Amino acid sequence: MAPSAGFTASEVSPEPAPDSKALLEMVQLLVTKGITEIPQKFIQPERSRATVLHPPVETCDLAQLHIPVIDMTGLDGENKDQVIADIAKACEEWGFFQVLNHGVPPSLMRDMRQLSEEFFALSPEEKEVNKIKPGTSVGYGRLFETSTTVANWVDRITIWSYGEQKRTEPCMPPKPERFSLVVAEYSHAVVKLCIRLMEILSMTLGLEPYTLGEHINSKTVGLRTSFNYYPPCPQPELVLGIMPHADTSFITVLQQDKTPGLEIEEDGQWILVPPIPDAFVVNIGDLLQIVSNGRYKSVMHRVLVNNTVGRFSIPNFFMPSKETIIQPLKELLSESNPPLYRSFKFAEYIAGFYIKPLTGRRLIDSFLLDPR
Ligand SMILES: O=C(O)CCC(=O)C(=O)O
Ligand SMILES: [Fe+2]
Repeated sequence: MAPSAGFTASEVSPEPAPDSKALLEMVQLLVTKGITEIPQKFIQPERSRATVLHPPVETCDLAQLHIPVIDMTGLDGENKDQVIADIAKACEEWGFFQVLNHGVPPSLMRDMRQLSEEFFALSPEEKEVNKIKPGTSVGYGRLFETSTTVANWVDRITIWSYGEQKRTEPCMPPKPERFSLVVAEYSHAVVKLCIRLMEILSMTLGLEPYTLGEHINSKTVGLRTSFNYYPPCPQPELVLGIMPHADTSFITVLQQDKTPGLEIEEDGQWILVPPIPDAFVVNIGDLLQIVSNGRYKSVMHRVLVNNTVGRFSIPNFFMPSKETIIQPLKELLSESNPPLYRSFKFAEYIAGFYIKPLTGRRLIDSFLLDPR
């Protein structure tokens, strides 16, 4: 199992930062060389491969959707209670839902998508200006991988787009020139959405709207934004874009493009999260699973690729500061619902990746009070 993808990789990469040889193996470069057979290190063992690949462009039939779609305008109308109940159900049963009319302007989302394309169209030298530096948690390069894991078919740049770490280690690429301006506008809008979702999620738990925001201290939160690019793959059935993982965030707000690829695990089955224009995919991260004392699930997900169309996605990981204490909300605990997880500083969670990065066990389970 791969480490989870929120803070994770760059913040806590258990291996030294990638060297120039690793950068030569960026997927995009392999594809440009016109390879027809993929290098061994990308080949998944048979048991991990997908049995069904999605056609590169899927028309999304809303009636067929499994994962709930929430129109957030409903939160301002007379159906508010029903919408809140729908979100609660989505968090309990799926750990994933999609939101429409979420307040982030579609034109800004399109600008970010365009920015990704422009970044990945730069020459290797221009992209490498921002390669991950030893001891830092952000930049361009291969993440989530050690010499013993199978490599993911994805290229990625991760930045701090909001909060204290944006000021101390922003890692904004100098090109495209408008990068930091667009990211600043987008991250403000996404953080605003996350803070609103905190209020809504507090209500779905039967609590006062400010409860979750207070617990993770909204004033010190940060946002990590990744730009993922999954180039077309000559042998898509042998690889994964990203291996199964759960996110270390509080919540993740993901912008995917029109090419399907994201799947979530439900009762041992992999279920597609179909692309919906202008929607965000919201998923519960490990930290909210802990804070909700296991009521809301941080669900495993993975990404498939195809052989004709590149896929871009932009996950935004909503994070507390390293000093924030994470623990099950006391308001939710009772004799019949005792705490499942111990209390810890978020910094300790991150450090877990350095100690036993790839034991095959989920990091979240090591914070159980009664480990199974
Ligand atoms: O590309 C996607 O749709 C999902 C990416 C993801 O799960 C991650 O970066 O953590
Ligand atoms: Fe993820």
